[in-house]
Amino acid sequence: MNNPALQTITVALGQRSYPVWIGSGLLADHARWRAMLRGRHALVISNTTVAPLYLPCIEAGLDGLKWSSFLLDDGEAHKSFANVGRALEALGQLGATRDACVIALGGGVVGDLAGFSAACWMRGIDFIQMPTTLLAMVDSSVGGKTGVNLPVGKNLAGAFHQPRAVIADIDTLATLPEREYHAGLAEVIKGAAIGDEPFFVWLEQHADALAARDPAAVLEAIARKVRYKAGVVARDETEQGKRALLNLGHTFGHALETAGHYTTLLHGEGVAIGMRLAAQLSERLGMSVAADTSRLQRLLEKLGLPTAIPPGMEAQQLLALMRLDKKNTAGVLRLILWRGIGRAEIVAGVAEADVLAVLQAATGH
Ligand SMILES: NC(=O)c1ccc[n+]([C@@H]2O[C@H](COP(=O)([O-])OP(=O)(O)OC[C@H]3O[C@@H](n4cnc5c(N)ncnc54)[C@H](O)[C@@H]3O)[C@@H](O)[C@H]2O)c1
Ligand SMILES: O=C(O)C(=O)C[C@@H](O)[C@H](O)[C@H](O)COP(=O)(O)O
Ligand SMILES: [Zn+2]
Repeated sequence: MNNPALQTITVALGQRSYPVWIGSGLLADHARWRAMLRGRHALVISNTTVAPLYLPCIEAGLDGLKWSSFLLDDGEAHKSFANVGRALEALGQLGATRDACVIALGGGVVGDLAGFSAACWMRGIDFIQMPTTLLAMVDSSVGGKTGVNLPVGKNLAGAFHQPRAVIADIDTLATLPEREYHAGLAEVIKGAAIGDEPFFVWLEQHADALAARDPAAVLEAIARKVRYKAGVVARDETEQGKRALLNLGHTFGHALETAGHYTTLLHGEGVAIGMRLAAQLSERLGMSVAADTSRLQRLLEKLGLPTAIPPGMEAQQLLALMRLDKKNTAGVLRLILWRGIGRAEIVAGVAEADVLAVLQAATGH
């Protein structure tokens, strides 16, 4: 299919390299993604909101295969171990062999759970990401972090398992609710805040266009963020080092999501608040200046994101949740802080008293 606006970005991982295709009409471009399927079985994992909208677009592409679908109920609370069990049951019912493929059609919840299910089935089968939220297009579909939440913490069970391809059909964003769109922008801003100041300036300059969902601006923002993330992942696939920078705002953000039982805040909203807290902590530690915190806060708020901790959450409770973050080692908090826009750093041994002081100032207790 001729697709003039199509962007192709490669995640370069040697023999496991894969394309991220970003453009219009890609779900219906069956020949493109069907070529990535090696065997005769496919399980489409989606949810009860997305499947009625977009499963019909891909069904004809599955003709000739033995396939079925497994639909999650909608929401972060369903990114659970129990649902991985159900997905594996569905693969069993299908009779999926090692050459089977899981297709993740949906947002990050579907993508993370589907990828983890693919990693588990027969110790690892192929999967393809078909992200349908902005957040999934710019972040969760790329890089191979898969997994589920546990009641004690976010993403605590999972595996690194790279997809065979990412098919980001931007037409699906037409039905995405406004709040979800903004949540996706948080992960775009994050990429720029970590390591790409020119992109941050571009976001400031195009904030109105992005808020209005101008198609050219949205496409450019997606492509720039994916290119940035693909580069980081290619250099450090399993987060032995600098990939951890992609976690800016997440130690705080994941604690906020968990404290809200995965229903109060969207992931992107937790990340937005978390980035502001990380900036404030950086300031407190003398690493950065207030002007950069304000600049970040202004951009987040202009793009419809919260920057304050919701009422009812307590500093001590949040700190306790932060102790279970995967970046920590025994008794040592490791956070992603920054020296200003585009200059994030991994900082080990942050004193709990400093983290608590920032949380107390933000929660009021
Ligand atoms: N693996 C990674 O690297 C990575 C990166 C970032 C986030 N994540 C994870 O991703 C998850 C968040 O993903 P998300 O923000 O996409 O949330 P989500 O998957 O819950 O989707 C958001 C909402 O949008 C709906 N939706 C999806 N596509 C739609 C469409 N086109 N039209 C209408 N409605 C649509 C969904 O049903 C849901 O209600 C979190 O679990 C987070 O931890 C993972
Ligand atoms: O890809 C990464 O690496 C990231 O950290 C991206 C994050 O946006 C994402 O939310 C990821 O799932 C968080 O990873 P975790 O290791 O903190 O669970
Ligand atoms: Zn994230």
